[in-house]
Amino acid sequence: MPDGHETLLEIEDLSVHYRSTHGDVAAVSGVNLSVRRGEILGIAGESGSGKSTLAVALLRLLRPPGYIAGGSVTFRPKNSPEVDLLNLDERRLRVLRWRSLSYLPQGSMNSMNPVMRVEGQFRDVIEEHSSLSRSQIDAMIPRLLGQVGLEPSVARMYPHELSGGMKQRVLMAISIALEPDLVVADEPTTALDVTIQRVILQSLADLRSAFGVTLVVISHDMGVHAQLVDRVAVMYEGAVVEVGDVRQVFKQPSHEYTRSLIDSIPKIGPVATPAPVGQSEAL
Ligand SMILES: Nc1ncnc2c1ncn2[C@@H]1O[C@H](COP(=O)(O)OP(=O)(O)OP(=O)(O)O)[C@@H](O)[C@H]1O
Repeated sequence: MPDGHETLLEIEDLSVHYRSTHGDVAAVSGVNLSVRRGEILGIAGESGSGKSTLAVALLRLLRPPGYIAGGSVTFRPKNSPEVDLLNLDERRLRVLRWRSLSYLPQGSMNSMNPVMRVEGQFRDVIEEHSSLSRSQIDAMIPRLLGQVGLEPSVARMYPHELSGGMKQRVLMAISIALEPDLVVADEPTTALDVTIQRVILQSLADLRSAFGVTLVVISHDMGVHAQLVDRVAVMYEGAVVEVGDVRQVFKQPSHEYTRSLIDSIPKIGPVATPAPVGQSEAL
């Protein structure tokens, strides 16, 4: 790469529309965006700006009435040739899911199977997408839980015994179980209280340091981006209006809309932007 960064995912001229009785609505319009291997890229923008539509489209999880109106998404997983995700057949896509591409949808905490212990939820995903044996999987679970700051005993618990923050951390541990190249997390801290949000952000930062996983983190909250990401892309009415190093974007936003998002972060005392989460902050 000319700029010294390896591109893991390249979104080119991506447009996504929703069909409606009043005509088609453009939710994503001509988006160009690269995700560099090993980085944490934030996608910011207010509700309705197209963040989730962009995520589900590039992960090939878009459902009708949504459809891809144009563009390409080139993905370069480790140890395999590059693919255009938008043209990949279902069989090859299935091979990539969890092993190369993981997704934590918005509100996923509420979609855990309520009658299955945490260990069962790990087994379900890992057995389906790898050739690991039951005993190999069971041996992995305590280590994966530890990676997100949870005790091994959590494996025997049911979702109703976990707090929202613990559920989110279990899902994060499952998402990296097969060491994917890319994890896309949609609003991973929304609906959690502020102290728990910081724990989740710390766990995400730790996953990147421990596994070198590339993260795309979608959040309407610029405070999340200030604390976690390396670069941030700002979406407005379906378009990416600005992308850059997060410190630079906060210091000198080039778009008025970005400035209004930054100004909407609640300020406590004289501190204008939250401090980044550390590598191994005590929680
Ligand atoms: N199933 C759907 N049918 C029709 N229009 C949709 C559908 N889903 C989303 N949209 C429209 O697409 C646009 C982008 O929505 P999207 O959910 O991607 O935004 P967002 O930035 O992720 O917001 P939020 O965080 O609130 O989900 C909005 O105008 C929305 O109304």
